Amino acid sequence: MQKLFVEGGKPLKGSVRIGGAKNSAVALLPATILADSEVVIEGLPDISDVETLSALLEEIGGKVKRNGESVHINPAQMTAMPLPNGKVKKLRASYYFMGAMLGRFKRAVIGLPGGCHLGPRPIDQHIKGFEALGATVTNEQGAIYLRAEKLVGARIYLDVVSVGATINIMLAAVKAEGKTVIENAAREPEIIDVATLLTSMGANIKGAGTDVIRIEGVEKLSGCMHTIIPDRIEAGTYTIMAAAIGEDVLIDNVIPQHLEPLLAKLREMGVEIEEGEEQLRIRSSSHLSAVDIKTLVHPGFPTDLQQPFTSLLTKAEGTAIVTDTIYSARFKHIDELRRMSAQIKVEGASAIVTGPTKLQGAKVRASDLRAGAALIIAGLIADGITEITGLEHIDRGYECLTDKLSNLGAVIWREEMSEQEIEQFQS
Ligand SMILES: CC(=O)N[C@H]1[C@@H](OP(=O)(O)OP(=O)(O)OC[C@H]2O[C@@H](n3ccc(=O)[nH]c3=O)[C@H](O)[C@@H]2O)O[C@H](CO)[C@@H](O)[C@@H]1O
Ligand SMILES: C=C(OP(=O)(O)O)C(=O)O
Repeated sequence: MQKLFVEGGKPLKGSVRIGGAKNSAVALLPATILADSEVVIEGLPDISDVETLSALLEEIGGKVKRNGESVHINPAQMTAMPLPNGKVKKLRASYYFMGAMLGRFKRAVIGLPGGCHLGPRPIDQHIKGFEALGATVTNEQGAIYLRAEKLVGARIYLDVVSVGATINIMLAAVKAEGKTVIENAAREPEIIDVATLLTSMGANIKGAGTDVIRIEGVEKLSGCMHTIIPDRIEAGTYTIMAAAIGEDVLIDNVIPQHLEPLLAKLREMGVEIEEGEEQLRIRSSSHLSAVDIKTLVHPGFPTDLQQPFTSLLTKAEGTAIVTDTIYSARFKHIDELRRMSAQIKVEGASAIVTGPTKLQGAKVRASDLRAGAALIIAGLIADGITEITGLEHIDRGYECLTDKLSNLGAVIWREEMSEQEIEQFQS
């Protein structure tokens, strides 16, 4: 087990290349279950969520071969092997095995998913969708059992806009008989990416990226080649780092339109941003103004960037209100930022940040993936050295983070934890 050290105050300069989108990757891999021959996905990020999902695909009989950024998955020999325990509990996205296995085998047993603890993460809308398509769904001792004689297309209205439910229902519906309509669907770029893969496999999907998705079921889905979209949250994280302490940073392999709500807020704060076709150039400003943010469903400000953005706000002049309407308890990073001298209080679903404050390096713990990103940003701007534990969360979603930041001029390194430290960490 390792910990991370960041020595603050070193300006970032140079360029950083963004990897494939984690939140696409974690759905694309389970989607391959639906094909009858090899699927090749190009550009998958080198993160532990991808490793875990690849291992789960192997557990059910898939052949997975990784050649650098390209992953070959042969699903031909997969079976409806029950996955009630084990790796499925390590991440949230294992729930996509429900939709994909139900779509292919008409049955699945999947343990309730893990993932970041952001408050309750119900899956009632996923289940509502599976049931509408004809499945019987039961929860038996912490695992979800799904069975169907056959799946028949249906009209499904989502009571809450959910990325996970939208994708899971698409996965279950692409091979159902007849037409499925998902209303009040989520519109995230990752949903379009999954629909693009499924379409290349032979599915008939219209409207992905809007709030009504229409799917005409097909009998057979085949192998294909797909290139994943760049990770807008990784890109957003480096953009915020550059806004916090960047002399001149080029973010490469990004779709700037995916980051509009973030870029608009950064410009309001006084950050200089140039947008290219696939690049962003960021220069920080010595004076940043406080701005309020409210996370919303896409295309609003993404909840995944709320935590990193909060660290930046400690540098801004004035009072900022950060409200998370998607996960109202996504504030575990705040106590840790306070340890670093940030002036932040949490009231209900909002954090109120008063700045500017000169952060001080401290020993802190990442409670979840984006909390980890928030603490690294805090460490980059703080005086002295920040020591961060809980790297297993960060490694779920940021590839080669220390290398990428070192290349930009940050002083950042990892060290093994002693046995005593591991004991303390786990107690
Ligand atoms: C809309 C939104 O911003 N979604 C984000 C959310 O997706 P994630 O897939 O985690 O969450 P969903 O989009 O599925 O859920 C959005 C909201 O709906 C609720 N919900 C969801 C499913 C369900 O069956 N019942 C239910 O009540 C959730 O608790 C949450 O409050 O976190 C991901 C990882 O952090 C981000 O990549 C997504 O962009
Ligand atoms: C919370 C996240 O991941 P997950 O939903 O996979 O836990 C995230 O990507 O910010």
